[in-house]
Amino acid sequence: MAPNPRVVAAYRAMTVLGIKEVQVKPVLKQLLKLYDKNWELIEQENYRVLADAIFEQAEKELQGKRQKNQNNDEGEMEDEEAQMQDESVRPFKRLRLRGQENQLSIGGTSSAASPSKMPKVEDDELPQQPQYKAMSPQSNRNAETEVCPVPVQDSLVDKGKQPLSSQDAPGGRRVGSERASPSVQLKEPTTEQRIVVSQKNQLPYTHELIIPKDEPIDELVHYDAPMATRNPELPRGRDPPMQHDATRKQGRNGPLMSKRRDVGRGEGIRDSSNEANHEVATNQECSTIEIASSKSKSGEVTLTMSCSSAIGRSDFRLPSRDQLLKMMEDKCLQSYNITDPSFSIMKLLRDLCDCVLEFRTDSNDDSQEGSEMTTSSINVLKESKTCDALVIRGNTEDLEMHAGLSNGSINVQSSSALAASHISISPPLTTGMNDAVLVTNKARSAFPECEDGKGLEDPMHPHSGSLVVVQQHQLTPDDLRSLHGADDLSKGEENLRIPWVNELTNDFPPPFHYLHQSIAFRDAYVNWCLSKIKCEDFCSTCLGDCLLSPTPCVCANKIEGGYAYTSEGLLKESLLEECITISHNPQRHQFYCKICPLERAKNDDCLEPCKGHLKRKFIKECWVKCGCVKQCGNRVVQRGITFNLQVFFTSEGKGWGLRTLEELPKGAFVCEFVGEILTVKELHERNIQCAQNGTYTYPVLLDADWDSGDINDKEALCLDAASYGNVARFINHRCLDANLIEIPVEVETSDHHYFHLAFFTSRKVAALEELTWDYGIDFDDSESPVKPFSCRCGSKFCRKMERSNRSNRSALTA
Ligand SMILES: C[S@@+](CC[C@H](N)C(=O)[O-])C[C@H]1O[C@@H](n2cnc3c(N)ncnc32)[C@H](O)[C@@H]1O
Repeated sequence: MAPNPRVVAAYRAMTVLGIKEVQVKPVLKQLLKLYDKNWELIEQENYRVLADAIFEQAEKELQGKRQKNQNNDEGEMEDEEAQMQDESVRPFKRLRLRGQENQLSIGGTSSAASPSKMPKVEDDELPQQPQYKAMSPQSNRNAETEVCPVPVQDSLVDKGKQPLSSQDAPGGRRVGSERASPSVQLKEPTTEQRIVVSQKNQLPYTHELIIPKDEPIDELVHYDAPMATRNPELPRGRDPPMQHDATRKQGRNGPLMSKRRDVGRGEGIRDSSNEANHEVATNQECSTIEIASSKSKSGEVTLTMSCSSAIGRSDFRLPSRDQLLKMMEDKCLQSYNITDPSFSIMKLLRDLCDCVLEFRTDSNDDSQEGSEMTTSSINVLKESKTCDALVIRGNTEDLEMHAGLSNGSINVQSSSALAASHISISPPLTTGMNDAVLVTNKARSAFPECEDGKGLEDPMHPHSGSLVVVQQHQLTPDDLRSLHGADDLSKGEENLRIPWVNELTNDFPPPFHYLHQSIAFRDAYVNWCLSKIKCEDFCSTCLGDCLLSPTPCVCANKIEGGYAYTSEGLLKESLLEECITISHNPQRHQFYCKICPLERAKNDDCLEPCKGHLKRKFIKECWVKCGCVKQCGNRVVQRGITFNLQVFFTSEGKGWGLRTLEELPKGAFVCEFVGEILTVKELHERNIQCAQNGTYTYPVLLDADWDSGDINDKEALCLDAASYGNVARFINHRCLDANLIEIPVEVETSDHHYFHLAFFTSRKVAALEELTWDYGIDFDDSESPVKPFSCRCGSKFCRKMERSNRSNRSALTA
């Protein structure tokens, strides 16, 4: 019996987190039983329930072991052993970022399913070997990174407004081992990795599990500090308007002091463990959660929330940051009619900060001018009585935001010193928390009015460094580059660095998750595990380089004309020309489905006839199961990008584009179109959702073999690179005479349902020339999900005004 793909997917998700199948299986069984086989509940939020349950289980087992050790009184040796085991489960514990501690417990004390209630799950439903959906495994790539991309730093790159100079030319090519190293780090994050995220922002997979969506601030705030409870610093020389007495009390002598560590500012920071939070929670005086913190060599930002005993409820317990964020997100999603699943409360908080910054910049309010350190306060709701406060703290007095919890008061406070300095700065303020994160020594000169000691201070000073709101132009070029991945947009996912540059505006590239290979979304059927590859689909008897063999190998024979590549690794001229001809005359190379999956996705009840798809010329490459060597000349696309490319801001009003930094010969493989693999039905649903949100997908149809019979919904596939993609998502459209052409390349399987859409040069391309591709879109198709754009390709064949009626082939939308 074929393995249940949902079980496989669950295994895969857990494997990415370093959880072994053997740990997953029993817990999954219990969950299925508990949830009455309701997979949706288990799959929610990247299998969070499952992961949590596994951790519960591991914890329980560990406790049992410890108990046993104690009972046996076997002395110190056993204690050490237990400690070691404790270490071994620690990474799992960290996964509970979203504070679901009380939600579900398998065999535990909360909503546990007792072992006696073990569900009856067929064994064959749980395969022994997880089968990954990741495409095109390359030996130098870590499987974990392939199936579950880390939200890369790119998600930090919100549009900004600060001018950026030309970025560095791309670095040299990197070898596989270099590529692999971050993955290795990520695979088994240590406690330090959880807490200290490097400038490269290589987030541990733990993060991916809990927040599988764009949460720029979340990533940013994990730069250095753990979530911690903190005694909020008080502005020197004055108390904040919302009373912090209790906080101060706690800071002086409360139980919170017990675990503080000196951070060089005369201030204590608590460890962020659950235990620590719980301890805080039981403190009924005034507790503070550090919601987010970011620290680099140049400064630190802290967002804290304080609650006092004034809440006055005996059952009150300070939630952990993750609990809080989760609650807020749920609330927003449910109560406020927010339908965007990628909604993030952290993002919202960032926007809140932006508003404050923008207000200050735009405001002509006299009270914000001058160098005197007065505090202006906006009481957003009604008066505040307690010290329950959400505090975004500037460096002592720079910026504070207090949100009253119990009496509905929100105070936004800012010091006049900072406001004045912001007003005096000519470039517009950047948006995003990213822009208000780091402070460098430069900040002193940028804020001369603070030199009197009331404003920004040396990070080593007792009052400095709690949060300094700094604009991007004050950051060092290094800071900016690492924040926005200018050195390498791919964050090490490609063989080569992919730098970006904007010589024209202050914009940063749009945020997206960089993938080096496509990943299946939900229903897409891309099951080509090794055992299923049929003999006739690979050249088992080949040795060495197939291209050197006098007769074409089995793989080459899959296509007309033998091998597709020359010994230089270029596409053969004849094949290239044939593909170009097809692309230029799509009407003559179309097939029509009997039952078109596209139409079926739109309306199953009343099927429209198929509107036609482009009949493509396929290439079949050799692969791992073949007898040939890895260097076989019939393996090109699977090796990835080999030419130096750069993402740049175009001058023609097309937004970002992709260009080559070196001359490219005709027929050279440039990159493939990578994205999420969706069924066309899923794409249709996503497009409907996007239409409601005013966003767009970046889809490419893989109209592979849809005329071959009754294609089921799971086999009619497409790619969407809007949120997850590679450099190809930056390739702009050019009518007809584009210098790239897309060719379907089969690597793993030749079943024609799934393939790699590879871009080859259709002619020689000069260094610094923009790389373009004819999207094949019909500019007049009002039904197309394509984001309408006025074509600025500059081609003399531009069909913007032609009102042509081309097929819906390869409709790339944005
Ligand atoms: C896949 S994206 C390409 C990258 C995009 N330029 C960006 O800044 O992210 C497609 C979008 O780029 C823009 N675009 C692409 N080709 C264009 C062209 N020839 N003229 C004008 N805009 C173009 C359109 O907004 C289109 O929706």
